Amino acid sequence: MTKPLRLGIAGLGTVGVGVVRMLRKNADLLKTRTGRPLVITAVSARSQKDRGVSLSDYAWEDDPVKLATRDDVDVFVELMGGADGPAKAATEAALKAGKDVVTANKAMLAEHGHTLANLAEDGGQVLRFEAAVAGGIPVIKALTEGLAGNEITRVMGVMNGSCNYILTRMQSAGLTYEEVFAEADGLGYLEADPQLDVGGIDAAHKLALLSSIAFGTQVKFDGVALEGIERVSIEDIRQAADMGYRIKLLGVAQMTARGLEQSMSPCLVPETSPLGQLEGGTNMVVLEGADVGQIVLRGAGAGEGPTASAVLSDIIDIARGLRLPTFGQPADSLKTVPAAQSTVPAPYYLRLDLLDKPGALAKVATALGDAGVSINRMRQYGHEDTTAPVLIVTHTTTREALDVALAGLPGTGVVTGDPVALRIEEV
Ligand SMILES: NC(=O)C1=CN([C@@H]2O[C@H](COP(=O)(O)OP(=O)(O)OC[C@H]3O[C@@H](n4cnc5c(N)ncnc54)[C@H](O)[C@@H]3O)[C@@H](O)[C@H]2O)C=CC1
Ligand SMILES: N[C@@H](CC=O)C(=O)O
Ligand code: NA
Repeated sequence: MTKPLRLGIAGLGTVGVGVVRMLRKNADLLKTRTGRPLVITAVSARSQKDRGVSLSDYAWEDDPVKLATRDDVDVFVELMGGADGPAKAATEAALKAGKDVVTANKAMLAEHGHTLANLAEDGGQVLRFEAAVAGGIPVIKALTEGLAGNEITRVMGVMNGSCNYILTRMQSAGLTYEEVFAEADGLGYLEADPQLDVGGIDAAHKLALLSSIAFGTQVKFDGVALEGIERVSIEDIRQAADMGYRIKLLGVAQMTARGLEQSMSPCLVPETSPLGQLEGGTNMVVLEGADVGQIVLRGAGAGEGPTASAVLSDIIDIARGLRLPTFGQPADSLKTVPAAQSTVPAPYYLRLDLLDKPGALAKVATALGDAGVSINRMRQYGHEDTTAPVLIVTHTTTREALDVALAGLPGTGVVTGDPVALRIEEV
């Protein structure tokens, strides 16, 4: 029997505890599949509170950096979270000390992935992150291994379980945002800072990581055109449903002659499409390759079991001796490309609050028309004191033209507040 692979785990929250449980539960199976025992030697967390799993067999370290550099640790498993701070310090320390690293930390990789991948590869270490994108769905493996022979043309999907849970539960159970938010928290879906979820940032981190592998580019998180779900109201969800659509926080990335287009924003998708039917904390990633065509991956994107499953898949690769570069090709071969705004034309859903006075609708129609945005449907559907909400669906237009139209609305003198503008994706 080959010698054991010794693991040091920092972070014993939802994911860390899940990894400990799975390693214990599946110890025999893992040994058979990898040909060597996978053993935890040391752990670290903020406190030594009871986590419902016995940790007495493992050494305890208060300091994750110390854990990461222990002589009896071969693989440092980073499950603390946070783009900087102890997660980054301990990951760097581990790589410098010659340890391989497995992490679920998309925030850290979206900000520092290129530097960390270079650090790992310069020293002959591996840095793997299957759990960081779409939790239990093996999407990193799909891109770096299964589809490695293809030119990837587009990456798309719903990559934040909390947002999908919130949007679908609000609709199906008629619950308020606050009630559903508390449920998502109870299921272990939310980030320590939930603004990362509802602000779309977490999903944008994931999209940026997928883009890097798909298009051979350095991770460019600040190139993602980003919008969260905070402004999506139950009213928008109902209006979209009336028209046969669902609202999803949708990511799309593609490479064009103008640069890398990445967007993460709430969009309307047909309710009968695979994306439209995606319920709860489930994720869906759609990968398009020039030769393979379209691949659709669907599964749990968050939670203890699914995320731990992905962490284990990386540990297993290391135990088996599979040493792939972090982003599917050597880090020093990843290109830098400019970020570009999508020019793909699409119809848009607009909701505006309009002063309820004669000629108001005509003024809005003129402002949109002046920007070259043509109206397909328009309806005033309610009343609140002196204002009334108005729903507009445009004909196909570009984001650029729409932005000009939106900028012209305050000048009409009849629009109050900021309009909601959502792209309609006929996926
Ligand atoms: N919860 C989920 O479903 C998913 C989480 N992730 C990622 O996995 C990572 C962990 O997430 P969760 O387990 O949900 O977080 P959590 O908040 O439940 O647990 C974090 C753990 O890290 C420990 N920790 C934090 N700072 C520390 C420090 N300075 N020193 C030592 N320990 C420290 C905490 O004590 C806690 O045990 C994050 O990067 C997250 O983005 C990725 C996919 C899914
Ligand atoms: N907060 C994230 C957890 C997984 O990455 C989500 O809700 O998807
Ligand atoms: Na994954």
